[in-house]
Amino acid sequence: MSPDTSPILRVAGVSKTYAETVAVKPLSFALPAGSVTGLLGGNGAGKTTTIGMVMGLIEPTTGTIEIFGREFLKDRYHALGRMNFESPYVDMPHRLTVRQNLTVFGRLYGVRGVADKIEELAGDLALKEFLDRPSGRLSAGQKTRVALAKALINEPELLLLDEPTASLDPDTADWVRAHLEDYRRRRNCAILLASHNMAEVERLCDRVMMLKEGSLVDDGSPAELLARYGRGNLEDVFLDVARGRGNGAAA
Ligand SMILES: Nc1ncnc2c1ncn2[C@@H]1O[C@H](COP(=O)(O)OP(=O)(O)OP(=O)(O)O)[C@@H](O)[C@H]1O
Repeated sequence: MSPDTSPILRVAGVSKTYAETVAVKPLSFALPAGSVTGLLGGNGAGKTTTIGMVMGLIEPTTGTIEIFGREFLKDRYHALGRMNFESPYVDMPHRLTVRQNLTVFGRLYGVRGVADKIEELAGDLALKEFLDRPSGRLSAGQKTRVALAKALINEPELLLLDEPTASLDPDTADWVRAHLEDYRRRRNCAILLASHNMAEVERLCDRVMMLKEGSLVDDGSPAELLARYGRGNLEDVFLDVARGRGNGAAA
């Protein structure tokens, strides 16, 4: 039997218009298993809205989203247990301890052996010292690590990450990136990652989609984008795109 090469996620003509704002213009892309795709763009480019639509939190104005081969908005339950997300904008109940919060999420996702899974994640992500502390009494960096544990609790095959290393110090951020790389390899997971951190995108992503004011203005591997714009790093490519200069598709 030939291996299944159908994409984990297929987004076709998806757009979002709020009352007066076009947040995302019709956007199409697909994520194969084991791929890491970065969403890059300045403030207000439409990254969070795109991730919100794939998560099922924001209803698209047009288009279809297919996850694991089925239309997501018509049949969410087929996909929800096999996907997860991390966003610094989603907080956990403050009075529950980290362990209690992770237990609730583990049960929501139908994880078997939740207590053991939490111990394993606490070891992997260095949460042990504050596992029994109320979640409201954590530093920003500790919260980010707990959010990552929550995102991995059901061993998702599709992982949506919105600024996964925001508020982490460079050492912890590096360590989280290594963890994500390792997880992707082990699970052959597809990852969609929105980030402002160019070094992170360059390191983790095999494909980068550049958004500007809701439009996809360029798309390629980090190496292709560097060559296209004649730049040595993605930060300079980002600035070229943001300022409408250079040799890219948007220029
Ligand atoms: N609930 C909303 N109602 C109206 N407009 C919204 C809403 N959410 C987002 N927008 C608008 O949609 C556009 C895209 O916002 P979005 O949050 O997706 O951008 P982003 O690329 O994630 O930006 P940032 O890097 O600043 O987080 C912006 O112009 C924003 O003001």
